[in-house]
Parts: sequence; C-alpha cells; structure tokens
Amino acid sequence: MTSHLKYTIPLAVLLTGVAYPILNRVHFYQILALIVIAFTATLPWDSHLIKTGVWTYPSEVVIGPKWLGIPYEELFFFIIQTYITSLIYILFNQPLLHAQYLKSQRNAPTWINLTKLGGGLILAGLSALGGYLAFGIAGEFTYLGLILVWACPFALITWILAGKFIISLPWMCTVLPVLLPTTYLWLVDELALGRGTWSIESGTKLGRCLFGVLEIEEATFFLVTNMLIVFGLATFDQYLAVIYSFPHLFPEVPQAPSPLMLLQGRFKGTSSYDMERIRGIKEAVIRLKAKSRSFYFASSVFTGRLRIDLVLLYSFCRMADDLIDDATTHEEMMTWVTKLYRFLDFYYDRDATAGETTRRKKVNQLEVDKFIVTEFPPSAKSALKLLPTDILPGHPLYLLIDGFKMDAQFRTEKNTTDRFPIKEEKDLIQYSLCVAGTIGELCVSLIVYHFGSSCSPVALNAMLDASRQMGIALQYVNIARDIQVDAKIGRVYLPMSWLKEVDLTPEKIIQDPLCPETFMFRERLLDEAFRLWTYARPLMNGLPDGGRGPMVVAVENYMEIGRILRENPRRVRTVGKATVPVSRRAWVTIKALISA
Ligand SMILES: CC(C)=CCC/C(C)=C/CC/C(C)=C/CC/C(C)=C/[C@@H]1[C@@H](COP(=O)(O)OP(=O)(O)O)[C@]1(C)CC/C=C(\C)CC/C=C(\C)CCC=C(C)C
Repeated sequence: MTSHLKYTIPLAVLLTGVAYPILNRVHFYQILALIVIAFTATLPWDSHLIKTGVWTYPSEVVIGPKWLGIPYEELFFFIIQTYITSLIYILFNQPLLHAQYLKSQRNAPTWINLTKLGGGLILAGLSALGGYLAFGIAGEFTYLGLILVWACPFALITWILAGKFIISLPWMCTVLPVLLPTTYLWLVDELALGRGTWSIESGTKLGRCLFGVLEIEEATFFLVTNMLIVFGLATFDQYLAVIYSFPHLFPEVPQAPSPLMLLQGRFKGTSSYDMERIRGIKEAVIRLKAKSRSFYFASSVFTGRLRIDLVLLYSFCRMADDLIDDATTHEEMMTWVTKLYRFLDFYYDRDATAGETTRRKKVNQLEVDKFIVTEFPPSAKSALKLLPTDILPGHPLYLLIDGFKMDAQFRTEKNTTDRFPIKEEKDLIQYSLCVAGTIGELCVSLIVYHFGSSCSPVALNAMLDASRQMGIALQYVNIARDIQVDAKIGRVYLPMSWLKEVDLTPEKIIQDPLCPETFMFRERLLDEAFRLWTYARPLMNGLPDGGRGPMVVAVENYMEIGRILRENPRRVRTVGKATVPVSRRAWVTIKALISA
C-alpha cells in the first residue's frame, strides 16, 4: 500500500486537479466503463497467475485482505492504472475534434489500410506466440506467454474496431498517453520490486531485466495494459464521433449518449457516413486554427455536437467576412453581400421592415447546392453547405451580412463622408451589434438548442439580450486592438463625433494611425467594452450546463486581449504575434471553467 500512497495516488490526484476543469459526464462514463472492463478482464488472469505460483507477494510486505488470492493493493492497482492512463489520454485528446478523423473510415489511403493490416497481423501473431510460450514451451517463458495470450486478443479486437481511427489520430494523442504512464510505472515498479513488494517466481520468467531490476515481463505488462486502455478509449471516441458528426443518423443526441447509442454508432455502416460533411468539418477546423487563436483555443473545451456546430458557424462567419475583406472594389464587395443574402433566402423568409425572419418549410437542397457551386469560390463551399440553418435563427444571420455591408462602404470610390459609415457612437453600436452581437445571439441559440430545453422564455430573452451586449463588448476589444491595422486598409471604426472632439478626422487617422489620440480612443473603447462585460458576464451564469463553462472560456479569452492592451497602453498589434501568450490563455481558461 505504501507504493500506492507514495507513487500512484499522488499522481492520480495531481492529474485529477489538472484535468478537473475539462472533465464532463461523458469522460466520467468513459473512465468508469474502462475501469469495469479492465477490472473484470484482469481479475481471473491475475488470480490464475497467483494460484499457479507465477506471482507471489511476500507476506511481510502485503498486508490486509485478499480476493481470489489477489491482495487488495493489487486490485486497487487495476483501477488506479486505468484511471491515470485515461486522464492522460483525455488531456492529450481534448484539443482534438475527433469528427475530422472519421475521414479514414471510407476510401482510406493505402498507408492507413496497410498499417491497420500490419498491426492486426502483429497482434494476431503475438496472441498465438503468447499461447505457444505459455502452454507449449512453458517454463521460463510462462509469464511472458501468459501476458501476451491474455492482452493481445483484447488489443486485436479494439484494433479491428477502431484501428483506422487510431492510426489517423496525431501520435501525440495515442503514443504519448501509452508511453508516459508506462515509463512512470516502469520507474515505480523498479523501486517497488527493488524493495520486494511483489515478485515473479524464478522458473516462470526469463530472468532478464529491461534495466535495473525491472523484469522484461513486468515492463511488457505495463506497456500492453496501457495500450489496451488507450485503444479502448479511442474506440469509445470513434463511436462518439460518429454519433456527434451525423445528424442524419442521430437526429437527437443527449448530453451523455447511452451505451445503446454507442452500440448503434458501432453498427452504422460506413457507407451511411456523410463523408462530405467530415471533409467540411475538417476544413472548418483548419480555418478556425489558421484565423483565430482565441476561438481555436476556446473550442477545445466544448464537447459533442455543440462543438461541431460552433466550429461550422465560425467557418461560415469567417469565410463571409473574408470574401468581403479580400474584395478589391466596392462593387465586388456588394456582389458578395447580395449573394450571401440570396444564400440565406433559400432557408429563411425575411421581412426586413418588421425585422422578422421565419424558417422556410421546404428547402430545395439541389438548388442551393447549384447556387453555391456556381456563385461562390470552391473554398467557400463547405462553410456554406454545412451552416446549421435548421438550428440557427435567421434574423441574426441577415444582420451579420448587414454589418458586412457597412464594411463595404469603406471601399466606396466616392471621396465623400459616406466613405466612413461610423459617424456617431450609435453607428458604432449598430455596427458592433451586427457583426458581433449577432454572433453572441447565434452562440446562445446553439447552446440552448443542444443543452437547454428547460430554459424559460423570460430567462432566454434576458440571455439573448446579454449575449448581444457581450458581442458588442468583444467587438470593441477587436476594434481597440486593430485601430492601426484597420487604418492601413482605410477603415476607421472610431466614431467621427469622437474624432471631432479633438479636431481629428478619419483621413487624419489613416495618415497617422500612431498619433497619441488613437491610444486615448483605445482606452475609451476598452472602458466601454468592460462596462458592457460587467453587465453581461453575470447573465452567462444562466446558460445551460455543458455550454456555460466553455462559452465563458471563449469570452474570457477574448476579453483577455483587452486586459493586455490596458496593461500595455502603447502596444500595437504585430502580424503573426499572439496578443495573449499561451500560458496566460491556459490560466484564463482554468479560472473561467472554475468560476462557471
Ligand atoms: C469556440 C468557438 C469556435 C466559437 C465561435 C464563435 C464564433 C462563431 C465567432 C465568429 C467570428 C467571426 C469570424 C465573425 C465575423 C465578424 C467578426 C470579425 C466578429 C469579431 C470576432 C473576431 O473574430 P476573429 O476571427 O477576427 O478573431 P481574432 O480577433 O482574429 O482572434 C468578433 C470580435 C466577434 C466575436 C463575438 C462573439 C464570439 C460573441 C460573444 C458573445 C457570446 C459568446 C454570448 C455570451 C452569452 C451571454 C449570455 C452573455
């Protein structure tokens, strides 16, 4: 027991503390299921080892009761090892959106098929070799044989079920969660064996050590059991990814899918997978990773289908914003604006004067697809096709395009004051409401759809209002950070009325974006942003479980940009350099998850 108190329990406690902020109900069930499987699979095997005298425990070292001849300390080891390795796997895998790795399920590249075949043959071969060593040759090969013949068939089953998925995952997410706990347990075992906690009887072992007094058999045992745990967790993740990725196969997904649903995920043939959707999800993740450090980082704490829908929403917003930003003339910008409105018209009926939008009952998807292919560049296709219009309200989407239309005004050829649409503070509020308040509303709609069936209409309205204000706050931070960058492309979002107060004009800001007044206006924008944040932040506590913590992370990571700007009043954005360092983001994330 002392080795547990000294080595395994402290590590488990430490890992629990580190992983606690991201752990959710699904992780809990995953770990529990793995522990039950590991325990039941190891129990008869271990008991056999002890009965046949392969393993002994010196009575002066092992105290307390036994079950089926196995000391409680050893039984506890099955649990704690599974727990430790599972937490390490979860920590490495949380940043990944597993859905994108389903791409290898159909028409996988040859190297994946060959690796799966090779791995399967190796595991089958090791299983057979294990049987031969344990029961054929026996003697000093007994223990090694028993390890192989017991563990390799289990590993083979998971490999058959999820081999391609496991191979597609980055090695950091599979190899490291095997190697890290294995190395740790090797070192612990070296110390425990050295002190005679347990021992393998001579005559049933090879008598060779990997290093020090760590027997080859013990080293193999830790390696293969950690492999089994990681393969088992990856198999769960593959079926969860199927459930989360395909609304046409699983229209409703609870916060924690049931074992029956997981089984259904297993038995849905890959021919029913929508591979175009998987490619689109992958493209959306690539876009998010390339364009926004804040939201990419925050996306990793979301889970399930909500995470996929948010990434798809981001991809649509970013793609639309880029189409407008990259256009070279006002006319081109307006063409994109018109096409984006027409795209939305396929799904929604907008009454612009009443400010109301209703979802169309029937959508001719073939017509939409044709429109997308003929009117938009190929890079925009997946972002348009996968926008979850069946969940998102139409009104904020139209308002978002209204906001982009205001951006187009900056490009008007006419050299008149029309070129600068932000004349008064109310224009700045309206602009920010369009491009960011809408995003807040869309995010809340997604969270409530996925997790908040019990939300009352009054509570929902209060949250929607707060979400618009929070969006405006984030947009002010964005404008404050980018005053100089925007001025370079001829955009001045500072209200002309503010500029007038100090005898400035938008043209003068464009000529000299580093003049002292811009830093003064930056402070003013940030003050307003934090005022709005102070109002809206407490209302986020009303968001449903499952969406609340991660959304607070997203908001706080963005507001942290504002805090850093306040700490460094003369700091100017440099291209390619993160405003918020990774360590500070991590700390903000932990604080946000704990406070929510
Ligand atoms: C976690 C995750 C993937 C979230 C996705 C959020 C999302 C859909 C963002 C869309 C971003 C986007 C490209 C919008 C187009 C218009 C625009 C440029 C808006 C500015 C965003 C900055 O994005 P950008 O890619 O430029 O990021 P970088 O600065 O380059 O890092 C905005 C500043 C708007 C962002 C606004 C929000 C995310 C809304 C915030 C409000 C809530 C989340 C609601 C809170 C709820 C309550 C109840 C208060």
